[in-house]
Amino acid sequence: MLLAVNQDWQERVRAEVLQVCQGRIPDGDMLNKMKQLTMVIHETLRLYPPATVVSREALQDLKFGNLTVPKGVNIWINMVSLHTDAKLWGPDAYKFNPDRFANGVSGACKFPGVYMPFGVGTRVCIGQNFAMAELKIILALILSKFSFSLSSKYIHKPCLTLVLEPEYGVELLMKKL
Ligand code: HEM
Repeated sequence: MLLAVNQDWQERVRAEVLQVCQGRIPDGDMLNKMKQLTMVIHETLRLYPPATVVSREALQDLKFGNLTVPKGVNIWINMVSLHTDAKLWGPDAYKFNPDRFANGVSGACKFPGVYMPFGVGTRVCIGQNFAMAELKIILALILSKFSFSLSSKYIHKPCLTLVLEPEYGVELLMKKL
């Protein structure tokens, strides 16, 4: 959806994919070279993290500044708020701007630890590298064969079920290149 709306980025990532892959199916080396595509995926997972919260149980009484968290309490960390806080990301926090990730997560955010689409710490998502590889392969294959724009039927309504998803789907107008 974001690439359909942001045609400049669609063209930028397509140019990278065509240059890196030269018509071949992407392999591991090629995926590592796709910097623009990685930036787009990071920015998408920032704005629309599929898992919107991570939770942790306090195994002992804790103190964060003035806040006391008793043992046994479940702490829900709201990822969407952390990912869109203008104090951390700048005034364009709600804008789709993959360039913010040009120097990685540490270049994009004042406190890089708050960017956590795959969670954080010892229970971080075990499938994150696999998920990133899948996303890059799927997007690279689509971008190399099609251009696409958003259908006028699209209604923007991100909706939280088990994961964050578009309530009415995302209808795209695809054009073979
Ligand atoms: C874009 C795709 C994905 C997102 C956004 C995502 C996100 C997450 C998040 C936020 C957590 C919780 C981490 C935490 O509490 O710190 C998690 C855990 C987990 N994910 Fe993913 N995930 C994705 C794809 C996958 C895939 C493809 C697999 C398996 C092939 C996978 C397997 C797991 C497992 C097993 C855990 C539990 C890890 C643990 O508790 O030790 N995930 N994921």
